[in-house]
Amino acid sequence: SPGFWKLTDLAAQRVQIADKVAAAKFGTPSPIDDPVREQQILDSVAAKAPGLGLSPSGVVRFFRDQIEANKVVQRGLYAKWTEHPGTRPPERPDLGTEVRPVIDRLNTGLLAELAATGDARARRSCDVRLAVTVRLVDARRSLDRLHSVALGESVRSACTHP
Ligand SMILES: O=C(O)C(=O)C[C@]1(C(=O)O)C=C[C@@H](O)C=C1
Repeated sequence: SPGFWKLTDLAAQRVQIADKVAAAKFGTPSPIDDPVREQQILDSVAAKAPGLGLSPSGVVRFFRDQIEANKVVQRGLYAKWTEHPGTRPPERPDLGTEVRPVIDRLNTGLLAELAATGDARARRSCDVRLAVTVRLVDARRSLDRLHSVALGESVRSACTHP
């Protein structure tokens, strides 16, 4: 469904960049969970919501799921890298200068797509259309099981109909 493609593809990019987040933190004292950064993201998107015709609470719920999905991938990669040291990333990207700016850009895009799809997300057809789009994006991006599960979880509250 073309209507949900961009939203879903941005969510897929966001779970894929979790690889770089995990690579930046693995083997350092920085924990996967950064509640301060999370709150900054949630405050920022909540503040922008009304201007885009979106409810702050719905936007916060959506981004909580984005962040939780990102952590699912990070934890999965930590487990893999711990068990199979040969699969550890050779480089450690810098979180602040290389990774978070990309996440910021994805967050901005996701917010714009939430606004663009507001009507479609309120329809009863949303669940089916979104599920189909998730499968298509999943295939197009050749997501593995870990990222595929995370993508599904990341968009679980995107539909707003009762
Ligand atoms: O920026 C980080 O440190 C991340 O791990 C990414 C992210 C996110 O999805 O935005 C996920 C977990 C952290 O608690 C904070 C933010």
